[in-house]
Amino acid sequence: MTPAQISQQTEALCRRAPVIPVLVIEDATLAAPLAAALIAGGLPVLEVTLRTPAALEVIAAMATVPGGIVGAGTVLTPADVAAAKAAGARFAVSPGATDRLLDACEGADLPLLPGAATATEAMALLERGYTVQKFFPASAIGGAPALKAIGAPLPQIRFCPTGGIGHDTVRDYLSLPNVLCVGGSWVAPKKLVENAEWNAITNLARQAASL
Ligand SMILES: O=C(O)C(=O)C[C@H](O)[C@H](O)COP(=O)(O)O
Repeated sequence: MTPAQISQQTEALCRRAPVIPVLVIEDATLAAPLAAALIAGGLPVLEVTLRTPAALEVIAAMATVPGGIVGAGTVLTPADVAAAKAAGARFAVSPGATDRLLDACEGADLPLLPGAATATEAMALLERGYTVQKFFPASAIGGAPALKAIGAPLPQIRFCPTGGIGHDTVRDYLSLPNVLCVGGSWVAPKKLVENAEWNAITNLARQAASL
């Protein structure tokens, strides 16, 4: 897959809903009901971070839930790309980008949302053909005003800001013309997931989906 084809696919994913839930899940038995709760609330695109030992099992379980599109987050290496794809991930998300990671995703036909935090990083990805990027860690590097400023000279790049976004700031990002959607963990709080409060999670998803 070329970077242009990848960007086309990630743009389509980002246009499915205003929010991509970022999920850090320790217990794979919670995966399928959690995915179903989020999808029922109107958030079909789900990012499962490869930060827990259960992550690949979680991706495999969520991939069986109808109506969802499950990807892997925290994808750092070619080995992560292979493992995520084998588990059933349909896209990958990374906090930054390296040539080895980009080569691996292009070679494996796995659409990647690569991270950028500065104009130089965004330009390097753009030079390679990536017009859809993750802006990370969004709130810590200046939030919506920073993304607006970076976007002014780079209007051809579309972003999914992620990192520290919540109810209070999500609208600031979504109102920017260069933002397709945002990523965040606030729609699936740890406590609600661990207590299997699926209706509460569906309600949070519904609120996010209507933004
Ligand atoms: O795992 C990755 O690939 C990342 O880049 C990090 C995540 O995007 C953040 O952890 C989002 O989490 P919150 O800040 O809690 O919304």
